[in-house]
Amino acid sequence: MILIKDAFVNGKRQDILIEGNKIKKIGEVKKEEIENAEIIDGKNKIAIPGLINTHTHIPMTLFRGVADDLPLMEWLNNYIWPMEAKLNEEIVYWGTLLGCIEMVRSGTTTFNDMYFFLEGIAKAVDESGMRAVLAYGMIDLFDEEKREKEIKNAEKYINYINSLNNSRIMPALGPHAPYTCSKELLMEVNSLAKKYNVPIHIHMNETLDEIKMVKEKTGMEPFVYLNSFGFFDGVRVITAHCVHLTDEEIKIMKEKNINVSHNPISNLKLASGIAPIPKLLNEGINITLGTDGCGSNNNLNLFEEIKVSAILHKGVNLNPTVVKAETAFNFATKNGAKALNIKAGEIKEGYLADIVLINLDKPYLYPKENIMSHLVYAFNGFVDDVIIDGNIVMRDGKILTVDEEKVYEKAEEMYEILRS
Ligand SMILES: O=c1[nH]cnc2c1ncn2[C@@H]1O[C@H](CO)[C@@H](O)[C@H]1O
Ligand SMILES: [Zn+2]
Repeated sequence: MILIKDAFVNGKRQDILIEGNKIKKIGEVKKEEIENAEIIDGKNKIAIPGLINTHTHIPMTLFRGVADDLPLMEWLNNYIWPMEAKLNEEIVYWGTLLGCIEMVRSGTTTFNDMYFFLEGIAKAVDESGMRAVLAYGMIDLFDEEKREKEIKNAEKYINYINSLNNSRIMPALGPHAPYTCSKELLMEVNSLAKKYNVPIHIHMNETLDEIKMVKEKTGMEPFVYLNSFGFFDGVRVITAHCVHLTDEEIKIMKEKNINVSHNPISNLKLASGIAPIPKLLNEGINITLGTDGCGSNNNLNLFEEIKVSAILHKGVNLNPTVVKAETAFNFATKNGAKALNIKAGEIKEGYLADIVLINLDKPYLYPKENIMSHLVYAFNGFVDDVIIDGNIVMRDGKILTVDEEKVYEKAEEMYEILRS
């Protein structure tokens, strides 16, 4: 049991009692209700639900800063893909641990990932104590032999993740995008998603170039094309980016209950564009937030996405009322939980105990009122305590699950292999 005593939670001072991996009670907890509970003094702290990052390529922490100021296709073809050819389970393991440390330190408790070498990723996630949905990133480049290999791999990894029997680590399918995956592969992904009851995580409509490629090949916009062969039917889908969309595509997204992972910083940095978030919100489409990988962000601090998503659309629409503070905060919490189908993203009785505490004694959090506003517009993301699945992962700024110094040392060593 863990008791967070007297924290500022859901608008007032209350206790939070955690039993097992769930929130047992919120309110006043009496002495008789706790046996041997570990007590965290929350007096000067606020408690928020752990943030949920819905689009990452977590081992890409090791690609931070290696290829800046480039457009997507050049970035992928000339820099990222050649370096990724050198990856192995060990490199990916250390890169993932580095990413987990960064996410925990900035208040993220769950991430939705798409990458390769999932055994290394899963091992690191398990050790770090984080919660993650892991998809094997499939790319067949319209080649039949590659397609068969990718499908085999995807199935192998779903079975592998399931065999871990760890409720914090869930499998998904990650076809990279309609410009790198054949129709046959995408159709197979839809059937596998139904067969294994796992979600699909895919890049959609990130750049004008890629949309042009899809249109030249198929005569249709990407969402229209995928919808034409039932890709969205009977499955839960999280689409990353969704920057350039036609009205017809938005209609499909609404009809098919698509979950959008909005990645404003990656989209700005790669000069991909700005997603029409207010328009999607008006249609009632579920908007969540993602950082994307550290090759295009270049960090995993989701508080930056919260702030950028709250201010960017005001500026673009010349309207300060689109994406209000709480709306942006919900993108990173409640909405993310909905997209990933986990009982988290809110501090509520019966919900998963994924809780972040922030010490209010920080210059940028004074005066101590209007906390929601501070979290969105003033905070820099350095949190103090992190509880995931009922376990204390960070306490007073110290990570308890991994040896940080060792990870930093290894990250440098792995980077040397990648750049050589
Ligand atoms: O923003 C992006 N758009 C397209 N591909 C990306 C982006 N960021 C990373 N990757 C690439 O996606 C694959 C994982 O399945 C990796 O090759 C990764 O480099
Ligand atoms: Zn991506």
